[in-house]
Amino acid sequence: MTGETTNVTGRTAGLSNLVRIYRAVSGEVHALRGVDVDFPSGGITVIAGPSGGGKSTLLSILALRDRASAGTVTLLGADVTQAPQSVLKSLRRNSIAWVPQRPAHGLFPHLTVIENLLQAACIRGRTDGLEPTQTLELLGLTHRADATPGRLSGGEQQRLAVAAALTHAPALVVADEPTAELDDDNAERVLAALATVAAAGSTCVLSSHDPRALRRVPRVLHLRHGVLSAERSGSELPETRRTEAVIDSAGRLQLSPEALNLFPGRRARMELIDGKVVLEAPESSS
Ligand SMILES: Nc1ncnc2c1ncn2[C@@H]1O[C@H](COP(=O)(O)OP(=O)(O)OP(=O)(O)O)[C@@H](O)[C@H]1O
Repeated sequence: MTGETTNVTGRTAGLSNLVRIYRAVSGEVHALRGVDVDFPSGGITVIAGPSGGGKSTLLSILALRDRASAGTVTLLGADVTQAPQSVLKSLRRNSIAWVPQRPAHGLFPHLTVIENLLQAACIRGRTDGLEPTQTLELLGLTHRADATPGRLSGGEQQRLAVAAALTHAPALVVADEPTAELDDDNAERVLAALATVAAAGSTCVLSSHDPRALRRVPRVLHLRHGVLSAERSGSELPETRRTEAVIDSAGRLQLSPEALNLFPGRRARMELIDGKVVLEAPESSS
């Protein structure tokens, strides 16, 4: 690892009073409403929270792919909020690994898996990250080394995107839902790979509502309606309680009194995620 991954402040990146307002046809969307957070060097942070809470927006600004409407972004000890595009481009190339939500977007479709890794390192002119073969092993992709991304499953593409991010010892790894498409074994591989690069000095920030990531990563921050709530460690997360509920032929589900208390307005927003149904109170009634 290079000395770049640490700096005198002991933090790789920081966001201060960060605001992001999107201008949409229907009006303004306040996606981030004054977020303050530091990302210590060599740490892993999960940004959790409901859909639409602002996770992707925060990660995009942190990875210097989008600019804030107000507030300050600090990277490697420098204020980069107003940095010119050329500086941002250079930082993105040399210091940041970005793992997008749709991993195919960051891969070279005409190159094989191993060539993708070599190319990722070559573009950055860096060979101080993990060896490509080591990275493939870490992420369980050795047997797919000669396949092109189009021949990989969604989960394999996701792991390849993480592998490509790890080949050049970046100061900052920013990953949007990196375990979303993965079964338990492969989610564990990705989380273990991120832990390995963090142990070697890279700072990892990922968004997730995946309980597997929330349980494994010690630092979890919750982002809801663009506001970061109190920090909790993964081990402090409440136990997931499973109970059986009956669904009648019309699709009606009877909740326990305890669960019903979470829906004071008696309306719920429903999400289907990876074959699971998540119910939460809509914003107006929470
Ligand atoms: N380009 C855009 N233009 C207008 N509104 C946007 C844009 N991108 C995001 N938003 C809005 O900003 C808010 C935050 O969105 P964001 O994608 O950051 O949330 P998220 O927590 O990542 O959600 P998910 O978990 O569903 O990906 C949402 O209300 C979203 O509709």
